[in-house]
Parts: sequence; structure tokens; C-alpha cells
Amino acid sequence: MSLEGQPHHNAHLTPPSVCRILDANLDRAREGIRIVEEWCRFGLNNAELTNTCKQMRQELGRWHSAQLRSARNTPDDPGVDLTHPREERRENVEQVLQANLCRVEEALRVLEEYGKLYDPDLGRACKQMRYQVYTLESNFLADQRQQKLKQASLYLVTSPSDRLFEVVEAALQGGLTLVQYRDKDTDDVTRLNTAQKLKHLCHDYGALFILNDRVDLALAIEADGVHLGQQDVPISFARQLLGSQRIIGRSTTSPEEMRRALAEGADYVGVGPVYATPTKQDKTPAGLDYVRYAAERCPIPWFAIGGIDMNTLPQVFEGGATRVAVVRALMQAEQPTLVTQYFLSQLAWINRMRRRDEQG
Ligand SMILES: Cc1ncc(COP(=O)(O)OP(=O)(O)O)c(N)n1
Ligand SMILES: Cc1nc(C(=O)O)sc1CCOP(=O)(O)O
Ligand SMILES: [Mg+2]
Repeated sequence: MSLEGQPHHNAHLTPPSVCRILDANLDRAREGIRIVEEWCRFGLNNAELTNTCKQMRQELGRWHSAQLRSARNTPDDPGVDLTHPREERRENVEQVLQANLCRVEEALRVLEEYGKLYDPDLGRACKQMRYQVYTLESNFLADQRQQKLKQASLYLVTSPSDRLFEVVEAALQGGLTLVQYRDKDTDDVTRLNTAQKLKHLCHDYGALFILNDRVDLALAIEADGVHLGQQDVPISFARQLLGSQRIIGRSTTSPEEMRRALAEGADYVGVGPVYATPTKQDKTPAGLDYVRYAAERCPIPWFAIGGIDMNTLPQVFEGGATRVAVVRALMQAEQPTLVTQYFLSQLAWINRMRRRDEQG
């Protein structure tokens, strides 16, 4: 496009069929961006992402000249009635967004290639926008992950079990939104396969999937993040490999460990063990005093962990916890869906109470 906003001087020589392709894909890209923009605005309340979308829509609008619009010939378009059953089913917001980001990327790629026949600047602009969409997609994913982390109040840390998938799925059906795969005793092939399957299961329910200890495997299976203890690799090392888009959690047992985890950029911390637990026998309990400390001082999401079950939950609440992580309470539950629902309802209640107290 020239400085005066006029298309390239060869534009009028562009064949009508190419103009039709450009017209259809300008529409497709703008519609897709609009769908994503609505979520950035109303779902995420994120002004920066909303603005990026808006600017892209406006730029595409500027390219949609009268010449391209007049090439439209909907009655003769054989693609109008073609749909795929997969396009008609969307299970959750993420699927809507994924599908539309994909649609936008494809449309921009088409515009980039055919656009060169209309005006080389259109090809260049669309290439740039395509990269912007990739960046948007990863910022967006990161934002979604952080939102989900903030909203999660119950965290299931798994233990080896013949019912592993059954229990995790039952808990997801009960509303669980955060799962960590933890198996200290198996081999890497099994760990990798299990992690892969669990990730898909969690994502089918819109839940986050975190891997315990292993940054390499988390990267390989594109997990949402990794959980690292004091004896695991440093957060800085994990951050270098995983980037800023993924979640890194850190176990802490004392104010000093919490201070370091915060300074190192952890996204959340484990606070415990609150009580002695057979699941982690070698760790001395930090007790409720440390829970109270976290309640007063921790500015990021923190999960009380260690010996938490339906009986100890009220004391943990009294200590100020609003999020808990459990192993046995769910892994050994006969009815994990019901137990999840019980925990979630208690956590929702305590969170309501805390918010009410904060508001005075
Ligand atoms: C949520 C959460 N908190 C703490 C831990 C414990 O991590 P770590 O100290 O590295 O011990 P292992 O789990 O690796 O035995 C956790 N996994 N999750
Ligand atoms: C894995 C783990 N980490 C802890 C910590 O304090 O860092 S306590 C713990 C085990 C928690 O198991 P349960 O819910 O069965 O008591
Ligand atoms: Mg560990």
C-alpha cells in the first residue's frame, strides 16, 4: 500500500479469482481475531492483548479495498456449505480459541502468498501479522495458565496407583483444575507415556497439568509446568528451558525458602508439610505456624500440603490457607468425584469468607 493508502499500481491487474481469495481470507482473519479479542477483553480483562487484536483487525480492514470486496461471489462459492463435524463441536473456551487462532494463522498465510500478486506490501504485512499471532497465542496461553493457577484451590498430586487414570478422571469430573503427576519410582519410558496421557486427560477437562521434578520431560510433553523441590534443579535453570510461558512451582518449608522462591520467580509455592505424612516421611513438618506465615506474607498462590484430608481441613483453614494440595485424600478415596466436590465446596466457602472479611 502506498503512503496515501492506495494499493500498489499493479493491483488492478490482479485476476478476479485472486481478489476473491483475498476478500474471503481478509474476512476470515478478521472474524477469527474478533473471536479471540472478545475473550481477551471479557474473559481475561487483558487490555494489552485486546489492543493487539484490535490493531490487527484495523490493519486488515485497511487492506480490504472496494476492489477486493466487489470480487465477492457468494452464490457461486462451492465452499459456503462445507463444514466438518469437528467445527460444530466445541467443548470449552480453549477449544474455541485454539480453533480460531488456527483459522487466523491459516488465513494470514493465504493472504501472505496470494497478497504478493496484489500488492507486495500486503504479503509483507500479513507475514508480520502471522508472527504477531504466534506471539499472541503464546502470551495468551501463558495468561490462561496464570489465570487458571490463580483460580485453582485444590491441587491433586498423584501417587503410583493401578487406578491412576480412573482417580484423576473422577476428580476432574468433580471439578478439579490442577494436577501434578508424581512418581518417584518408575522408569522414564513409563513416566513419559503416563505423563503424555495424563496431560491429554487434564486438557480435555480444561485442567492444568504439572510434572513433578522433571523439566526435561515437562518440555518434551508440553506440560503446563513443573514442580521443583529444594533438592531439584534451580528455578533459573528451569526458567531458561521452559521460558516465561510455563508455570514453575517450588516446595517451601520455611520463611527463608519462601523468600528465595519468590526472589527466583516461582509462580506458586507449596507450603508444608503441614502435618507429618507417610507420603513424604523424611520431611519434618513445618506445622501450622508456617501456614499462618504464608497467609500473612505470601503474595503468590500457595498451597498448604502434607497430611491434609477432610478431618484436618478445618484447622488448615484456621491457619489461613485458601488452597490445598493433597495426595492420599484423593488417590485413596473410594469416591474421588465426591471427595473432590466436598473439598472444592469447602474451599469455595472459605474463600468467600476471606473475601468478605477483607472487604470489612
Ligand atoms: C504442590 C507440591 N508441594 C510440594 C511438593 C514436594 O516437592 P519436593 O520437595 O521436590 O518433593 P517430591 O515431591 O519431589 O518428593 C510437591 N511435589 N508438590
Ligand atoms: C509430596 C509432598 N510434598 C510435601 C511438602 O511439604 O513438600 S508433603 C507431600 C506429601 C503430601 O501427601 P499427603 O497429602 O498424602 O499427606
Ligand atoms: Mg521434587
